Parts: sequence; structure tokens; C-alpha cells
Amino acid sequence: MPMISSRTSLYFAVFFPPRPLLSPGDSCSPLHMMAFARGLVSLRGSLLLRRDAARASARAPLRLRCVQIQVISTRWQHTAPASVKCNWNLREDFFELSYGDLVMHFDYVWLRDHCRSASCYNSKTNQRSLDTANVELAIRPTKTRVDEETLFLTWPDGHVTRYNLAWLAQNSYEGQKQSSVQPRILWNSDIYTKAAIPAAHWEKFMVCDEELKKFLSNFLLYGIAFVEGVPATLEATEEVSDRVSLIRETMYGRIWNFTSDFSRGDTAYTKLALDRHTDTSYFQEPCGIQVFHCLRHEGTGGRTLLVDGFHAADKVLQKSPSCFELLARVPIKHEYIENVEGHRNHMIGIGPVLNVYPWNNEVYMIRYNNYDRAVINTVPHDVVQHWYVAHRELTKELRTPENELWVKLKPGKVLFIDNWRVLHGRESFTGLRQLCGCYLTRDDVLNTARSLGLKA
Ligand SMILES: C[N+](C)(C)CCCC[C@H](N)C(=O)O
Ligand SMILES: O=C(O)CCC(=O)C(=O)O
Ligand SMILES: [Fe+2]
Repeated sequence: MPMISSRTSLYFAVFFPPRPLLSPGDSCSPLHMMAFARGLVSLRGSLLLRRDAARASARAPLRLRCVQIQVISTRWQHTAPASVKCNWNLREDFFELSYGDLVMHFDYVWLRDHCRSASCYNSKTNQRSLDTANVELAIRPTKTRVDEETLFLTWPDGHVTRYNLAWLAQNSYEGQKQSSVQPRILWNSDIYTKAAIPAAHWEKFMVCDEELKKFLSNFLLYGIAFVEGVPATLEATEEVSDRVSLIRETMYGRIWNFTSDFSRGDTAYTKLALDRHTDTSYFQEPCGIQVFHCLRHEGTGGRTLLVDGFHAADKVLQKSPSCFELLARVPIKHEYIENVEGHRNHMIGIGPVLNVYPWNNEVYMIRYNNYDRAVINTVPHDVVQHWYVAHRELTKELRTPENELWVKLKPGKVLFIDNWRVLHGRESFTGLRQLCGCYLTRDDVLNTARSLGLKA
């Protein structure tokens, strides 16, 4: 029997009478494995753990009885879920689970808090009913048992929590650390052009969910997507936008339609070229998506520039991790001050240029607008110098000609831009140019995508 050295005790079933010995090649059930791990069954040679073997032994007439024993908390225990290699270990401060190639650690309060039993979690509303504030922070299970694919934890008050091991593996920190929240294809102009992504077609797009799904799938992967054949009207632009998400109204209105008349106090309302940038960087939460539809252009120039900001950020990460880190850590301000007839606005947005998930270093938002960047007064002078170096590195990547995708927007061709990822700009132009569009609520675009079965 193992030494009694742990506060943790566990229940498990053993064969009665227990088989004392297994030989190499013997089929081995999970129950055997647990008994082995606890020193009840000795073993010569290595064990081959197979699900079919477990099934075969489950069919055999067995008498089971439950016993409670103490275990050494640092020893690995084994179980056999669905032919995945799986070991577990009840440590003093956490539950350790090795599942496939992944070793995971689960805090005991976490394990109590995420209990999905009927009294702790309402599976109709998918909401927690457990009052987390009432959970003892130093809580430990009094009994633990793993039965093939389920972990059973009995808490001091007698409440039992069951976890499917695959669920734990999927929801572990270590699992999240290895995967990305949003799978993406980073691109330069060559990669995007060669991918030859087809545009969605307006009529099909408006009625067919598969067409919308394909469009959204491309949009999520590349951060841009087109719909063609759209009537060159404000109404149709609104309809095509409504199909994707909720329109986000801003001080520019719900659907805007602008020319170079300087009707608003911003360079966008001129004929001047605009360097690559993201819009509404001066919002606490910049608009998620921008929709452009050029309804008319009688003149020259005016092409649209698109640059994948995440591709550029990734290059900075590879070439200069310290620059990447600085851009992700230092908060700066962007500002929109408008003082023209009928329009008085003052917007301030604060946040780093690169917004990164801390657990996997994945960039989820870039805020880059040199026109609207405000006075830097949130950073001490010695950091400021480094910040400018880092900003220059990112700017170099963003301005690399290979990274620039130039498109001429024509009436009928609606462009959706992920404004958290892809920067846009424009060439200067002559003549009458009328551009309409709107911003979309990011949460609702992702919501639409998820409702169609996409990972978003
Ligand atoms: C799109 N629309 C013309 C309505 C607004 C343009 C906003 C321009 C602003 N400088 C920014 O980058 O956010
Ligand atoms: O005129 C254009 O093509 C785009 C101008 C712009 O950057 C904007 O409206 O956000
Ligand atoms: Fe813009």
C-alpha cells in the first residue's frame, strides 16, 4: 500500500478479489490502472492502454466494491479516456492532468467554481448559479476519483462535481495558451492576391446563409471581404451591411455618404491622399468594421490602400520582440477635435498601439492613426525615445511596398474592412468622388459568424 502522506483521500473501485499481478501483454482496464497506480497491483513490463481492452474487461463478470484509501499526492495516476494518453495527479495545491501531449494544472477553487451540476449552473440559461464569493478559497476536495473519462470531486460539504476530462483539456489555461482565439491568415499583397478569394454576390448573399458564411469565413481569415453586384445606392449599402451585423452609429451618422466638400473637420473630407490608418482610434473601443461603397467617381486617382496590420505586427515581433512588447504595453491617446459649423466633437481614446492577449501574445487590435494620435503625456521621457523607435519599426513594416494592397473601388463593389486589423488609406484624387458606408458593431459580426458555425 502507498504511504499515507496526503490530506487527500479518494474513492475508487477495485476488483474483488483483487488480481495481484499483471503480465506484459495483459489487457488492462482503467480500473486496473488505478489500482496499479495506488500500488495494489504490481506490474512487470510496460502497459499498453487501449480502449478496446477496457471494453473487453468491462464485459467480464466482475464484482466491484468501493474502498477509500489515502494516496501520495505527488504520484501520477492513470486513466484511459477514448484512447488518449491520460494521467492525473492530485497535488497539494492543484489538480494536474496530462491529456494527450498537454500537461494542465487546475486550481481547486477554479474546479469548485466551474462545477456544472444543476445546483451550481443553469444549463437552460448557460449561467452560473453558484455564489463564488461563498466558496472557501483554500477549498480542497475530500474525495477524488477518475472513472475512464470523468473526474469526480467530492467537496467538504458533500457536494459532488463531475468533469469530463476532454472538457477540462479544452478549457485549460495550457490549452488556450497553445491555440489562437481567432485563426487568421496574415498577408502581404502577393499572398492575398494569390489566394484569389472570390467576392460574394449580392443577390445570393442577401438570401443564402452559405454565401454569408463563406464571406464571413474569408473576412475572419483575412480581415477584408467584398460583396459585388450591389446596387449603387445608400439603401442597398445599408441592406448589405444589415445582413452582416448591427450598424454602429457614430457622430458621422448611421450611414454616411461623403465627398471632398470639407463638410466635416477631417482630412477624409478632402481630395488629399490619406496614409494607412485605422479609424476611430480616438474611441475607447474603436469601431470594429468599416464598410466602403464608392457610389461615384468621375476623375483620376482615389484608389484604396489596404495593409494587414497583424502581418506587420508579426514582423516586428520576429525582428524586435522588445519593440513589439513596448507597443503592446505603453498606452497612448488618440483624439478627435471637431469645431465646424454644426459639429462640435471631442473624442479621446486611450490604449496601446497593439492590443495583445497576455496568455498567448496574440494581437487582437491595432490602433494606428498618425493623424489622430494625441500628445504623448502618458509615458516618461526615457520610455518615449524607445517608443518612437518601436513605432518606427512598425511604420517601416506597414510601409513596405510588398505589404500594400491597392484596389479601385467601383460602384457595386462593397468592401468590408476589419478596422481592428487592416489599415486603410487612399490615393489623392481629382473630380467628383462619392463614398458611402458605415461602421459595424464588432460583437455582432462575430455573433453572426458563430451562429453560422464559424470559430470567431
Ligand atoms: C468614414 N468617415 C468619413 C465617416 C469618417 C472618417 C473619420 C476620419 C478620422 N480621421 C478617423 O480616422 O477616424
Ligand atoms: O476616401 C477614402 O477612400 C477613405 C477615407 C477614409 O479613410 C475614411 O473615410 O475613413
Ligand atoms: Fe479612414
